[in-house]
Amino acid sequence: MSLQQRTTRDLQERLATGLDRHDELLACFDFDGTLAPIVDDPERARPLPAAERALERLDSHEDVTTAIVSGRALADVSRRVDGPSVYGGNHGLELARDDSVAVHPVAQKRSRLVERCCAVLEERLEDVSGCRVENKRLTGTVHVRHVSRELVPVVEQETRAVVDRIGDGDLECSHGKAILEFGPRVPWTKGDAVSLLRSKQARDPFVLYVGDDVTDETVFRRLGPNGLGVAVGRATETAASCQVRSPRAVAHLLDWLVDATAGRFE
Ligand SMILES: O=P(O)(O)OC[C@H]1O[C@H](O[C@H]2O[C@H](CO)[C@@H](O)[C@H](O)[C@H]2O)[C@H](O)[C@@H](O)[C@@H]1O
Repeated sequence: MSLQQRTTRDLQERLATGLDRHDELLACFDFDGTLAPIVDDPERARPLPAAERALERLDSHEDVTTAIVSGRALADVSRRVDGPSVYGGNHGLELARDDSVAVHPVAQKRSRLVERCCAVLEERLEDVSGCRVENKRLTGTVHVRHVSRELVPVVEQETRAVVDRIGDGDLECSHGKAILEFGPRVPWTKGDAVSLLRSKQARDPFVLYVGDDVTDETVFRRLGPNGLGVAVGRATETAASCQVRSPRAVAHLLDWLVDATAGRFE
């Protein structure tokens, strides 16, 4: 049996145990690199159709709540994928659930600073071939996937200088996959967003979180014994307890979950 098969079986066993012990499931997913394969152009990222279909079916179970918690802006991620009942954008700084949207109040106030940084960086980095600035209002992203290797440190230095000057301590930078991001310096992460969702469930749910990037680690670290973290990809350092190889494997996991939850919790 290959390691991958063993890992998949172990993951399914752990999930089945979690489902047996709880009356509800809160299943949360990151978007890029998890439901949608990583692509060169962020505008072209799409969820795998199989994943989207399974997500919709999973969410239709009355004791299952599904959520997407993404680094993208809420308006962006919610138009890219159908199915979940909750959407979190900007790494959880904005949350749409029960027909209302909650925005972190400090992030809201600092969005002016973020927008100013984006405008300045768009101008300053205009001549750097392959560089792109994504203005997500509450946070900003500088994409360097297509920037030549020797220019990446220059882009990073420029970004940090602009964010430090305009933010004056109220903004901070972080890294992701071939991106540099900046946003409000606030103690609020994807981990806090998922904890909030968990606390809003009627009964203490079993929590599944699947993600592939640095910010997803903030969730893995907080899941505890009544949750299961699944890292996507081959990261060697992760707080997740299970790993799957790719978004295609996530789609398979979702299919398995649809079958595993059917007829349970009743
Ligand atoms: O939390 P996520 O849903 O994973 O969002 C993280 C960032 O995803 C996007 O960038 C990443 O995906 C792009 C498309 O595959 C890829 O080109 C880029 O290199 C990746 O970093 C998105 O554009 C960012 O705003 C999100 O923060």
